[in-house]
Amino acid sequence: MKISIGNDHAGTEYKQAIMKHLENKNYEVNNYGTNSNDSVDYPDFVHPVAKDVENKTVDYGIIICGSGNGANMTANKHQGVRSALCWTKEIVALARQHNNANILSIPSRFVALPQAIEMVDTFLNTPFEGGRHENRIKKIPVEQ
Ligand SMILES: O=C(CO)[C@H](O)[C@H](O)[C@H](O)COP(=O)(O)O
Repeated sequence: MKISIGNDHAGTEYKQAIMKHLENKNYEVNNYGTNSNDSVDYPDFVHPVAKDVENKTVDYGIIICGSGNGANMTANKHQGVRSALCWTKEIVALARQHNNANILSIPSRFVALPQAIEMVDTFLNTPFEGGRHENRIKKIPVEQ
C-alpha cells in the first residue's frame, strides 16, 4: 500500500514518528515535508499529498498540522479527495466505514502521539462499508 504524507511545522515530530511506524510495517511512504520545525505554510506541503490521492498514484494520504483544520480544508479542495479531520480512533473508523475517507488529517496539538499512531492504524485497516453510504459520498461533489 502506498501513502503520501505532508505536514507543517506543528506536525514534524508526529510525522517522523508516523513514518517510522509505517516503514516498520513495510508501507511505501512519500514524504512531502516539511522536515523541520521552522514556520511554514501548510498548503505548500498538503497540496502535493492531495494531488497524489486525486491522481490515484497512492492509496491514502496523511496530513498533519496543529489543529488539523488548515490541512483538511486544503486537501478537500481536490477532486475525489475526502479528507477527514479526526481526533479519536472511533471517529477515524467512522470516517472510513461511512465516508470512505482517503486522507486522514491529524491535529497534532490536540492528540497525544500514541493516539495519533493508533488513529493511523485504524485509518489504514478499516474498510468502507458501502451500501447506503455509497450514494451519499457520490453526492458530495458540487455539480458543475
Ligand atoms: O493551519 C492550522 C490551523 O488550521 C494549523 O493548526 C497550523 O499548524 C497553525 O495555524 C500553525 O500555527 P503557528 O502559530 O504558526 O505555529
